Amino acid sequence: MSLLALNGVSARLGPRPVLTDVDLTVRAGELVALCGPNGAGKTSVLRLALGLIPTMAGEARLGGDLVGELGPQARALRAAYLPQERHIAWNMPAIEIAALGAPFLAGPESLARARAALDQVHAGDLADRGVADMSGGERARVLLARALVADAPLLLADEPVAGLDPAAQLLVMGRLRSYANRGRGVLVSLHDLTLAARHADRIIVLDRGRVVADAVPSEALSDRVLRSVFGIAGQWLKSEGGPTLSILPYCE
Ligand SMILES: Nc1ncnc2c1ncn2[C@@H]1O[C@H](COP(=O)(O)OP(=O)(O)OP(=O)(O)O)[C@@H](O)[C@H]1O
Repeated sequence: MSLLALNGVSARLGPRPVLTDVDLTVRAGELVALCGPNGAGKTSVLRLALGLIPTMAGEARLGGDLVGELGPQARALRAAYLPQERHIAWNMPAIEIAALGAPFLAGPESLARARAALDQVHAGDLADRGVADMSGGERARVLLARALVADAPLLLADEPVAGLDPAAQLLVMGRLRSYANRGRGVLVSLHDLTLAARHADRIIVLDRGRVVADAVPSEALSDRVLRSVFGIAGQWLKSEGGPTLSILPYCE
């Protein structure tokens, strides 16, 4: 059974169609990257998967059930969400923010899990600091910890590496990889195609609300897709860790 399945899904935001006939699945053990230019519909896919945007056609299933028929708590138990927006209204200590990921656990247990998750993203030393007094990258790691604390079968992460330094980007991708390796599923939107190519089992490419590729990285990011969707050229290089994508400027 898929942790997430969108079948022929279309959606609108206001007057604008944002997704058209989207098919997509995420299974246990998979790290799937969602790539596409600005405005392609990546955030809309993640929000629709959580029932935050209604489907106009097709169906969205979370853990086998129609998402629209699940209450908020049932959705939260099936999927954790790391939104692109990193605003936190209250200046609470990082450990308390991270613990919010597991409101269903007793206080000491959720704090213990929060501490472990902060350690996992190398933010243990930030545990007692207010999140408003942190850099953007530090806060991003605290919010990732909050999503990891939920330990849901599926993790939906929207641009989790934006604004992070290179080592932190690799750390975050490594954590997402481990999460999937523990039999969970991860759907992560990424602009960095090289990172997506290196870490994802599959890449789904969206263009103007439609899926134009869904395959292993070297097939999904073909010359044609790189040029026609992203307006760039790339070269797949052989390396010890498998094929590596090198992005080149594309001149017509
Ligand atoms: N609240 C809204 N009302 C109307 N249209 C919206 C709204 N939010 C987003 N859109 C439009 O929906 C389309 C898809 O947006 P979405 O945020 O899903 O794209 P994205 O691929 O995540 O983009 P980015 O890479 O820039 O974050 C865009 O054309 C955008 O202008």
